[in-house]
Amino acid sequence: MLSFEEAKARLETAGQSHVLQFWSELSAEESTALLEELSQLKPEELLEHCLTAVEAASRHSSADGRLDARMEPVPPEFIGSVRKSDKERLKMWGDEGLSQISQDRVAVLLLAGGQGTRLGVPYPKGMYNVELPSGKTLYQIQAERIQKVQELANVKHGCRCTIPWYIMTSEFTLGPTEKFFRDNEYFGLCPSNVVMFEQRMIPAVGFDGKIILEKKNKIAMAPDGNGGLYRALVDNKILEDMERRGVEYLHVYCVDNILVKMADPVFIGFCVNKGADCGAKVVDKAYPAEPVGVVCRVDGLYQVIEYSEIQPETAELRGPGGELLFSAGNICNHFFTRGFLKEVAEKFESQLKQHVAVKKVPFVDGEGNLVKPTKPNGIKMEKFVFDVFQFSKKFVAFEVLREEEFSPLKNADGAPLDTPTTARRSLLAQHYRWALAAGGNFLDEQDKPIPPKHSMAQNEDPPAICEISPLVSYFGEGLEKLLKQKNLKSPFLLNENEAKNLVQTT
Ligand SMILES: CC(=O)N[C@H]1[C@@H](OP(=O)(O)OP(=O)(O)OC[C@H]2O[C@@H](n3ccc(=O)[nH]c3=O)[C@H](O)[C@@H]2O)O[C@H](CO)[C@@H](O)[C@@H]1O
Repeated sequence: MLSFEEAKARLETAGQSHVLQFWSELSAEESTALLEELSQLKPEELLEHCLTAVEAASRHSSADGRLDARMEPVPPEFIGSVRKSDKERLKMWGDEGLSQISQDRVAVLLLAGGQGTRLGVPYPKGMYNVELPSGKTLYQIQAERIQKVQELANVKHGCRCTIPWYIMTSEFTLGPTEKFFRDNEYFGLCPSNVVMFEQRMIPAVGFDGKIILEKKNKIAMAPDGNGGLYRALVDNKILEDMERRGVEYLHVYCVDNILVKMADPVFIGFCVNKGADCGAKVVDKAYPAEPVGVVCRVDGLYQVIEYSEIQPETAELRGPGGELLFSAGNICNHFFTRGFLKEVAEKFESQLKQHVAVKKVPFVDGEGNLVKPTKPNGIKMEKFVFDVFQFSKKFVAFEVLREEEFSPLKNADGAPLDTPTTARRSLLAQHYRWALAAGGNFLDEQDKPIPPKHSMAQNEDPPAICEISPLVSYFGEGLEKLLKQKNLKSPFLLNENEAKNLVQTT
């Protein structure tokens, strides 16, 4: 840890002496905490960070940095599609994916370092319970999908394979996430195959280039964006861990999509089959202002233009048939080969763009009073996970069906979209469709048949409640033998025990 004199000298070099303005008022414990925090920051990097932040923020508010004029859609031949592919092709990709999984060559990596401010809960988003009949949290659903897809590969290939689960956390999320997994016995996974690691935090900067103090002895720090992944992979020797385990392919995803298909064999198989080093799942954008990034090309290179950085006029552009021109909505599900990640970590990480977010950052004023600003006062800098696409030698996009694969939890209930209610509804609607397709008949509480409904509006609840445990079915497979011509009383919860009962009554 630094001494006071060393900290003072460092801060002077970086033009940040104000950080010690309350030093004489701090207790021994508080001053130690501040020195510990300052020990993590290198003076040259700090100076550069503050200068870059101010410069990037002024560029951000002008039109200079915009890429809209140089954007072009991804050519159709570079987009694989679930919708446009026949069953045989999808099966071929799925088989390829399962074969890779069976050889322990596939891992998943969860980006879980975000603060989930929009959802407004004080704990990590993965711990959120959207009030499914089972009461499962997002983390539990994800863990069970990993188990199931491992089992599918084991049964098909007669093996005992493992899909390691890497979880990138931040200072905000590591402690509670670790505890949650321990308390829940890793949801049945082997703890040695769940690897948590931490991304870096960086200071928030005021418009005057000074880092912001959120307490008398604490700098306002925020995670360095989900593109902090690439530095975190190096800091925590994750690529070495992957190599040791023989992992070649990685499925990277964000925490809040209740429909995420963990290590999706079809997506993995598609990317492997195309010889891709980098890939992204996309859905057709629902409406121009939908808050999803768009996968496109800029100067011939693949890129995602984030929803916060595209101009509304560009988002609204339409093709000859009236369809959105930039329709490839990013759902934050990416494929990378380990080789590609190694190259990025070694050669390209420092070239990743710094994105600017101008935010309201609570701070202490000159008298030491905590102030909650009413208008933005601070610059947060973030790297984005998809900014490495431009370095790919073979990039592919894979279009999937929204109703099967994308329903993110971003906002608290009360907001029109992407809430606990919409997430729960999407999952229950999917499971209802699976049960109908498997030949099940739903009954209400008085044992009266509920007429089946084969198509539903997006904001419509299914007529019967049906939840299927991922431990029973990963993507609707294997349900016919359990549900065909069975009367299922709503609410119907198909867990492993219920599945055993159903097998016995067949
Ligand atoms: C930068 C990015 O990927 N943006 C995508 C993200 O937007 P969106 O704005 O929703 O991104 P979030 O802020 O929710 O972050 C996405 C994921 O990254 C994680 N995270 C975030 C910040 C951080 O420092 N560390 C970290 O691990 C979050 O925990 C989350 O799992 O999801 C949308 C789909 O739902 C996509 O259309 C957006 O293009």
